[in-house]
Amino acid sequence: MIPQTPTTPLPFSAIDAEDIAALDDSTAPTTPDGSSSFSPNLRPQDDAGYLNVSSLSTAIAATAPTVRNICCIGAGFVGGPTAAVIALHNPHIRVTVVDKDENRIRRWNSKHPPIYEPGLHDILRIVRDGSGPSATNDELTKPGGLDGVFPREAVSSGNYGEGRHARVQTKSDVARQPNLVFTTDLAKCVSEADVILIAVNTPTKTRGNGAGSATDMAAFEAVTALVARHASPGAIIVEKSTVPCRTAQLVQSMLALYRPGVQFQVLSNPEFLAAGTAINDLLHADRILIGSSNTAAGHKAAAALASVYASWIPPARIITTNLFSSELAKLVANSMLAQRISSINSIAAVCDATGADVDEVARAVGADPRIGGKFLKAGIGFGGSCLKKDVLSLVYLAETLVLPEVARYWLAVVEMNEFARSRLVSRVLRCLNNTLAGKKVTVLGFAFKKDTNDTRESPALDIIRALEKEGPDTIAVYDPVCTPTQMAEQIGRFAGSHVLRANGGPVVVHSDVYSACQGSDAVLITTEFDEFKNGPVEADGVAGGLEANPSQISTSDADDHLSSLNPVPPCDEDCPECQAEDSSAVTGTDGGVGNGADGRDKARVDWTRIYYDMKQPHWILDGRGILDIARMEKIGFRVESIGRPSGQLAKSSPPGNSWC
Ligand SMILES: NC(=O)c1ccc[n+]([C@@H]2O[C@H](COP(=O)([O-])OP(=O)(O)OC[C@H]3O[C@@H](n4cnc5c(N)ncnc54)[C@H](O)[C@@H]3O)[C@@H](O)[C@H]2O)c1
Ligand SMILES: O=c1ccn([C@@H]2O[C@H](COP(=O)(O)OP(=O)(O)O[C@H]3O[C@H](CO)[C@@H](O)[C@H](O)[C@H]3O)[C@@H](O)[C@H]2O)c(=O)[nH]1
Repeated sequence: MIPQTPTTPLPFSAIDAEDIAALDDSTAPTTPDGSSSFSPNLRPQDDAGYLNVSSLSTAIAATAPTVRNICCIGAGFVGGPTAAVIALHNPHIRVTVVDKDENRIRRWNSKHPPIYEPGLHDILRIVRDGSGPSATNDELTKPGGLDGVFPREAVSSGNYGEGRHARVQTKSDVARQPNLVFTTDLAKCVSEADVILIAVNTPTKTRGNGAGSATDMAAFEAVTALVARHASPGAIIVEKSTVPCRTAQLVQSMLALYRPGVQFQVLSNPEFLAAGTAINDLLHADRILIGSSNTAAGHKAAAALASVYASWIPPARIITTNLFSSELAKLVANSMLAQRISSINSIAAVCDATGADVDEVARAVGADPRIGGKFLKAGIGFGGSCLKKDVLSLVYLAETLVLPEVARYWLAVVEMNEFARSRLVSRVLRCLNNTLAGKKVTVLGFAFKKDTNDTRESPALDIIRALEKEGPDTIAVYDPVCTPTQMAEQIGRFAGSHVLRANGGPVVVHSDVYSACQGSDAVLITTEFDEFKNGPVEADGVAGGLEANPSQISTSDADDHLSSLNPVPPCDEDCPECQAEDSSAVTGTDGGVGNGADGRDKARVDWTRIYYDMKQPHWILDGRGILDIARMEKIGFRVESIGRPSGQLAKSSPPGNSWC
């Protein structure tokens, strides 16, 4: 896929030094020698006058009291969890999350939050609903209770120390007031805020100039205009969304247009959380990146924002840079993560053709500390709303800067990812004699990665689409977190509603893994959920290089455990989520409402049971490399796994006869 060559440059790329000089210097970038020019190089934080750790601490001490009210625009995967954790650690700050989507806001205000993240439910309960004074802290500090991080005393005071190392078991006599609010009233929320976080979606453009690679700034621009209209003078406006390098200039220009003469500060504070580990990533962030203008006012604004994070993040982990370095660093971070995955997937293809084992290669290569072992798990490639779009944004940036070699280099990362996805379907066809007619294929895993219900750019969707074209009798889909309703809606939207069984198509979504696999000719693993593994339990999340999820926060019976919390607001009688829970008849499903609860049962599937209910010769295609192949073969399965040579087809084919 080659993105369209832009006919006009990025809005922010053609601005020359004169334009920059004309800008309010609160957003003009400054090079180390102090001259203004386009210089998106990430510099050491204490170089060129940026805040070093000790001056940051001093600045924080001087400015911290000023932040009393934060408005976060965008109640999505980033806005909701980020606001919840900020509120948790800053009980003195009122945090309001605003979104134009009334349905999302209604759900955030109910017992059915619109996103699933381990640990989110309990934090939400504390900050949104508040707690009474009387309960002991035992349940909060027991292993599995809110990650063992929060003593009751801390929950009341907001003083959590430095994460998991600061634990005191106490009994509290102080009530915790709610300080997180969800609303659709943007004007009010913005006008009352000292700090405004913009966390709206910035997807890839789908049409017009730059379609397929440029960032679609429509939502960000619309929100910026509203912020410019309603923000109080002196407010700090923060780019939380991932945006193209030099977006801060756009923000500043809009502020100048709508509110001439009024002083605002613009900061870049990109988010690095990953889906499925969002709460852990926020609680134990390895870095907080804050880009500001290199002026006294810019530094003061950066220190004010840093003070919010310093409630739980050690100052040494707060990195300050210029605005454009911060914006660019986010794109580069995601591009380099994607690059690692594509690199190892290219090697998986070589392994298939040679008989080498990609996990062994990854382990050997990753043992070099200069390379490291993370993000080297081969499989069907990266999904999700971020990696692909951010690589493409970098590609577009390079094109607009007339750097075609750079653009081609990064584009290859996305092309390799598409190759990785397509290989699994080719392998299914090889196993099933190149025809799916009259057959049932089961897809295990619909989310783009484990422990999330986020399905954006999910490899499973592409695979379902490709399988459907082969005319199978049935494509059964199961996910431990996504509900059947959600899966049917997504599949209908992206593959066409005709593919659903209710409309005569082959796709049936299941809430039960065993019914999904019953009578199947081939079972495909498309998401790396621990539930699907069969190796030693202690290896979950570590074997093969995928990151462990240390935020395995068991929240079963959370309301009982967190017994002093105020009650959850009751749902309206016509609450659609309550109705869905009560109903077992969901169009296009086998019934049930899925598994999306925070306290889900993470028991592993019983592969022996699946074996006896499947059709011979019991094909399993492991697209995520999570199965212990020898154990599966002992049960009797025939296993194929990308880049791992123990599969049946490999045994019967000479090296060099690659799968696809
Ligand atoms: N999802 C992640 O894991 C992740 C991680 C780091 C950074 N990011 C970046 O953060 C940003 C947000 O991502 P997300 O996944 O939370 O997106 P999302 O789609 O889940 O949420 C965005 C929200 O913004 C709202 N919105 C859009 N226009 C609005 C308007 N005019 N007024 C009010 N609300 C509006 C939408 O209704 C939606 O609820 C993106 O730039 C993304 O690249 C995402
Ligand atoms: O070794 C690996 C690691 C991941 N994946 C896949 O890659 C995708 C992305 O995984 P991950 O990066 O963990 O999740 P995201 O939520 O997309 O998080 C990325 O994108 C976010 C949004 O910008 C950033 O904030 C995070 O730092 C960055 O990791 C998923 O489909 C994974 O299954 C692999 O195939 N192999």
